[in-house]
Amino acid sequence: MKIAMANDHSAVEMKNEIKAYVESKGYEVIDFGTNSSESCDYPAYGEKVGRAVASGEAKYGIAICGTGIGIGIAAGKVNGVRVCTCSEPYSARMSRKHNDTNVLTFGARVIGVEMAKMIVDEWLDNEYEGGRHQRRVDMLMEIEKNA
Ligand SMILES: O=C(CO)[C@H](O)[C@H](O)COP(=O)(O)O
Repeated sequence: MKIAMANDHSAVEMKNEIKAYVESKGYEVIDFGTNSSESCDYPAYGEKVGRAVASGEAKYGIAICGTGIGIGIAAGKVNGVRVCTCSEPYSARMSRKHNDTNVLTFGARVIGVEMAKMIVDEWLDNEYEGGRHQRRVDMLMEIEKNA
């Protein structure tokens, strides 16, 4: 299964650690950069991840900036993307089970690598439950259609 990853300048080291971790779990990572610590603009990187997921090039996306917020807003602007920005594992887990999120973001200036790995584990290792949640996810996607 393919996972799209991207980050801004604040998160190169974190991206490399998490990329290696995700690969060690058996996923193939499509790395959209940046791989430079030179200042860059997170919307471009969030958009790359969002488009890769929406097009089916990747099943899921993981995007990292300083807070995880800006890059998450950017990814979520792409139709079909449901983003969770997490600083702890419980929300990551529930976002898969209830919200069928397909892009995870977090902040390299907010959490450490070990917490990020725990978040990634909960997010990747849990399945969407469907059932009553499908009606709500459908409602989310209707908002997008009418935006
Ligand atoms: O967290 C972010 C967006 O939500 C960015 O990583 C942050 O705004 C970049 O800041 P700076 O240019 O000062 O390094």
